[in-house]
Amino acid sequence: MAQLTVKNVSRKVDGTDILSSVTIAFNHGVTGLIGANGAGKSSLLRAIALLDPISEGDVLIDGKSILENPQALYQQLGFVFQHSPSYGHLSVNEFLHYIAAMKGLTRDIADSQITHWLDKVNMSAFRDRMMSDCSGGMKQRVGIVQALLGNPKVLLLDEPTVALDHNERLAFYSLIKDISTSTTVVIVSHLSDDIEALADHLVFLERGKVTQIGDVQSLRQQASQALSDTNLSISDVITYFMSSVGSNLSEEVVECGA
Ligand SMILES: Nc1ncnc2c1ncn2[C@@H]1O[C@H](COP(=O)(O)OP(=O)(O)OP(=O)(O)O)[C@@H](O)[C@H]1O
Repeated sequence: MAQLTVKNVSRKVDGTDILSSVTIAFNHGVTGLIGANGAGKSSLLRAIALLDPISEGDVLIDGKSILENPQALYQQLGFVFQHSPSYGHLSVNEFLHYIAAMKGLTRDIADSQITHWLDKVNMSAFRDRMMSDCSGGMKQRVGIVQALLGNPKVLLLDEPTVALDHNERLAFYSLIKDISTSTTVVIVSHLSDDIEALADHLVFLERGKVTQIGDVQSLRQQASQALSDTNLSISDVITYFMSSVGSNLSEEVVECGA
């Protein structure tokens, strides 16, 4: 299992702090990034993937800085974006081969992985369909497949289920749970169902800073004690930590899933 470490990462745009000294060690399982609109969740995922420049800090996979070897990043990291890929002039198959080539996969390996993952997301029948003719949900499933090509060590998911119908969402949960036994997964989602189904750990962000961090079970216990209610849903737990002031973090306590 890969260790993803975000170390003192800050991002400033036009003098405004979008991320402030964010330090998190993601060790295993699925971590949900939680925060209000504009808290910096997508910015953090984009910083990890080097899609946006960071002002300070470093991101390490298994102790190696990705800033020092950005090329290796593309083979180690998969990203499911909030907005599904367009590439309307390519078929699903052509688009996925294009991504596989960028990740350095040989044609044969790409072919077998594309077959495998398209089957897992119920898209085998649409392999030759033009991307422009795919529905939003189909494009999102293709977006999931492109992220999984090359069997990344780290998988970043930004609102990955918004266009999925009920059954596809359940299939997605099962797929990600399987993958998370060998892959470090970070998910941003406003849907508490996604967090309930997938997250083992939660990280709360507020105005670009980490305010709370912990495994779901202990955060639920903490909220239950504070609210004297033993039947809290994940949505209640999220509401509690998003509205409670202060932080459970000492300067250095930032391990997630240790
Ligand atoms: N390139 C940019 N230039 C200026 N401001 C930016 C840029 N990218 C992000 N921001 C700002 O940084 C803050 C965090 O944005 P971000 O999209 O990361 O939040 P988020 O937590 O993902 O929000 P949401 O839940 O609405 O998707 C916001 O105030 C946003 O306006």
